[in-house]
Amino acid sequence: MKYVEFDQTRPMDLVLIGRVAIDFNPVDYFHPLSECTTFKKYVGGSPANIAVGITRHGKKAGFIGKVSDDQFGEYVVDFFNKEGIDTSHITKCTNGEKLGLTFTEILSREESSILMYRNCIADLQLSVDDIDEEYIKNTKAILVSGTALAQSPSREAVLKAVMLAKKNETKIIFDIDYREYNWKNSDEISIYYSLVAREADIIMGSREEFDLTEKLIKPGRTDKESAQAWNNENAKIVVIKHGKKGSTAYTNDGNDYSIKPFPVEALKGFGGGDGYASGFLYGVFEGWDMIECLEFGSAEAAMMVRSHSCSEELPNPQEVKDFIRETKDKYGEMIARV
Ligand SMILES: Nc1ncnc2c1ncn2[C@@H]1O[C@H](COP(=O)(O)OP(=O)(O)O)[C@@H](O)[C@H]1O
Ligand SMILES: O=C(O)C[C@@H](O)[C@H](O)C(=O)COP(=O)(O)O
Repeated sequence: MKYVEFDQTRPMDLVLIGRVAIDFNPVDYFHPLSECTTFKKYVGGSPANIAVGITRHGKKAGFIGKVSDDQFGEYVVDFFNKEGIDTSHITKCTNGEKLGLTFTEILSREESSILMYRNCIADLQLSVDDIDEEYIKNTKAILVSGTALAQSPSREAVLKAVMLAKKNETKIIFDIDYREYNWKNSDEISIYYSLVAREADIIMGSREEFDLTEKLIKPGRTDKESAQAWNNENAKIVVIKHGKKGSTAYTNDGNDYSIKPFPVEALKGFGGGDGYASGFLYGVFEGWDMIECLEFGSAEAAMMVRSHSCSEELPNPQEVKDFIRETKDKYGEMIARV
């Protein structure tokens, strides 16, 4: 069933807007970051990871972003080019701004965290001049990653992209993506997140991220109340994630669908959301039933929390299908179904 009607005449499937950065994940994990001496470098940044994931599912993705004018900026653009992601709208900073660096700490399979170095950050230098209406007219959907709303001029660039998407009937996907390090106060979070959420066709986030969005609207909502409120705006689909407790999709026909996480031996607690978004949105683009979209996203998320990276190990559709089949063979057909 198609919950979102995409214009199939458009050459691009998804243009993602936000940060591309670099993850440094410890090779000598299960130690405090201060004791780690060896790291593996990966392309990172939530929207960048999703761009990789959706491209590996055969979709045509483009990216609107700002990178540093140095070897790290070249590294991430080269990686995107090798993945087949369109990089024609990724531009270099001209005042020495630097690519975001994320050092991750994997203390145990249950405890991990991310330490983001984002001073003088390149991605938040995205400006309204970087937003091209023709590029937005020629994609079925844009994906806005919430952190891009944290500061100007990126904030206004994102809002321009949302306005141009509405003007040209390009669908809007809002991955709320809260990263505390970038925000001055919670009022600004609620102001800007809710501005985009009101226009979005699909909203994905954790309960905490919906609470932050709804702070100045109506705090303390239940999942169902949140979903109904956003379904009453423009959202055809609202996905609320609860980490290891699973996730639920609420559709604007009043139905809801829940999925549990796939059992897996996790290596780290991060990376699940980007895998989830990649698999879930692939199903939505394919017009699958909601529970199939959720199962695919939940499976891909599980595959990513057991992986060392959040980008390089993103799977293709067959690998996700194999993982689902192997897990169901081992635990039973209904393993993830609620
Ligand atoms: N330990 C885990 N085992 C299996 N799946 C997991 C695990 N942790 C997270 N996931 C999956 O990843 C999804 C997204 O994780 P979550 O922490 O909610 O988002 P984010 O990674 O964006 O913060 C969850 O809904 C779940 O499906
Ligand atoms: O989002 C970032 O800038 C860091 C990511 O690259 C990192 O891999 C991560 O935290 C993944 O986010 P999640 O999938 O939402 O857990």
